[in-house]
Amino acid sequence: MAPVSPPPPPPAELRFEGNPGKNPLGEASFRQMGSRLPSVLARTTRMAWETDRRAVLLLLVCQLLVGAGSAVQLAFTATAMQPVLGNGPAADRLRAALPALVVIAVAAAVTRVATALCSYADGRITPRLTTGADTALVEAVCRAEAVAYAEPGFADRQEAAEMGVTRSRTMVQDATRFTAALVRMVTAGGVLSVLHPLMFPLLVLAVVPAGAGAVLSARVTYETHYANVGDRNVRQMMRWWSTTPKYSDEVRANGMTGYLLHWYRALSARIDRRTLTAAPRMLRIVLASSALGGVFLVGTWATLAWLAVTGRVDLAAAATAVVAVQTSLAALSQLVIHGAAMFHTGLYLADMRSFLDLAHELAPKRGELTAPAQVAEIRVDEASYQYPGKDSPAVDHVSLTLRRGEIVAVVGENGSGKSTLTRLITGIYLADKGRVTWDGVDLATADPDTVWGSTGLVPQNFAQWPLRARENVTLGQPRTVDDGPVWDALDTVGMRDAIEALPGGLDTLLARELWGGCELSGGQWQRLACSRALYRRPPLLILDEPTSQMDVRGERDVLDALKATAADQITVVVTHQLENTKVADRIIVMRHGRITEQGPYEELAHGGGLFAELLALSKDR
Ligand SMILES: Nc1ncnc2c1ncn2[C@@H]1O[C@H](COP(=O)(O)OP(=O)(O)OP(=O)(O)O)[C@@H](O)[C@H]1O
Repeated sequence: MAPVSPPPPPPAELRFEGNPGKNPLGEASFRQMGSRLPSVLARTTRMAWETDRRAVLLLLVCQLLVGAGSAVQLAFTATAMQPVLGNGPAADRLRAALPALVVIAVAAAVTRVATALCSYADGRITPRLTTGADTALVEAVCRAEAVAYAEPGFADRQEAAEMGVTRSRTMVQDATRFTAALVRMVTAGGVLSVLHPLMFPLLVLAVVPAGAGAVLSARVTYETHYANVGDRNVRQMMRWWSTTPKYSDEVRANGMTGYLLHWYRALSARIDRRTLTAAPRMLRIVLASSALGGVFLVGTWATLAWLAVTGRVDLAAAATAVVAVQTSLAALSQLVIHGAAMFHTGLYLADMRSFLDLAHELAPKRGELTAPAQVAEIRVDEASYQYPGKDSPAVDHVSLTLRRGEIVAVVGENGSGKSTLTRLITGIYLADKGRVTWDGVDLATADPDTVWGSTGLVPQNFAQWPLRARENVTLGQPRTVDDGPVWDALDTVGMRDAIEALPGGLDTLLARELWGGCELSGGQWQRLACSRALYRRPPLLILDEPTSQMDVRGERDVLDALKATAADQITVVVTHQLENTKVADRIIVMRHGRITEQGPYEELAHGGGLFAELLALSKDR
């Protein structure tokens, strides 16, 4: 019998360590939490105001109308009750009450219309407010320094901020309902207090436990969310990696499906376990608050009965009090429900705000200088770069000069710092020590957009954009009137035939996952990525392993294209295919982040150094 292998270990447990490593609620007092409401209300109003001022004004006017309508209804209920509960024939009593009843009906109609208009105003504000929050988040991430991705906790805090965007869908509604309930409660409470000063405090006591319960429940929910952020982030990532068609071959043919599903289930189980642990706490909170609220409510009704029986309030006032108690009770519970929701939303909005602040801090602040549009010389002076959390630099005191018209090849073993060096030369990362200058302009002081306006990069992990073939060449560049330049770029990498063979030519959607989409082969995608960089005609062209997936013809096409355009640009090619370095004027050899040799191919091939050793290894296969 085949031995039963033990199940693979579950994924490592991750904890969200954002917000200085502590749950901000862990130490917040109940009062501090309650005091958040005005600031959440103010923030909601500000965000809504920035979105649609007219809708906000409409909302405010309608809120006041709702409040006034409720007050009028209650006041005239008291007026109508006097004749209705008085003596005489029923018809006479009703006739006497009629004017008050008409006023009540009109006030009710106004309240309904105002409520409908409130929903309409909310409908105008919310979609744009949510889109605004969502776009701000995407923009903040896109604009942050690339190094942000290597910052510990950045992705987790981004995930937490996403929740803020989700919650922004209900924030205006919650705020509207909260304030409407507040207005209704104040008016009903006012009427009750007029009837007897004891009534309103008793009513408040009946609802306060429910309010405390709702806030405590929100706190537990948020704590659970907080504990789950790290795992949810990993689960979301794993979901994409496991289900995307891009990796489906690898997943299946390497027998990973079972393991990935095990991982997915283990992560989900861990998230559920935390969520379920919270359930009994929630139950206890709800039961305790309901019991306490119930006791106070019985007290309220008993007091009202006692006031009526002992003649301290007359029957009409007692009847109005019944209506006012019902109205206040409904308003108070609405106040509690929506107050708790706002408080809850406030927590997620605070996460969103703090992430946006972090992303803003990590946005490039390099200076206003304009990088030269046609850079002729790039100097790297004693530049070093160390990734966050690493204990040795990836690039270590490197000095180098690149000149227009020159093709420079960068070679070296895996992890020797080649790609990191290209990131320093293009200004994606700034050197920790030393500097990189373009025609004398230090990249640390130049506006990065002006730098990246002059670069073309084919990274090792190039994107396969789920867009049309045309956009896969032109993305990031202004559109030309005709497709001539697009075809020129495709010709240089030998992709014309492959694109013409697609059902829609340049219009073909290159996303097999989507309806009508087509897929290219790995090498064809790589050729397309090269054509994208060449199409830009950049003064600095960097290709990181540009031909690793190409057939020999594709490789030849790309090398020829490099030679043909070399005179007008600085060209840097990172490669492990040492024979390809013959195209270069100069080869730079890197080891442990340093340049150990440089020179032309023939010199290095016979120099007895690392290059000669690697070349010999490549020939001895
Ligand atoms: N985003 C990153 N975060 C942290 N460390 C990184 C990151 N990228 C690279 N490194 C580390 O920096 C060092 C140099 O990596 P780099 O990618 O520059 O090497 P390379 O020479 O291009 O390697 P390869 O030939 O495998 O492409 C490696 O030790 C690597 O682990």
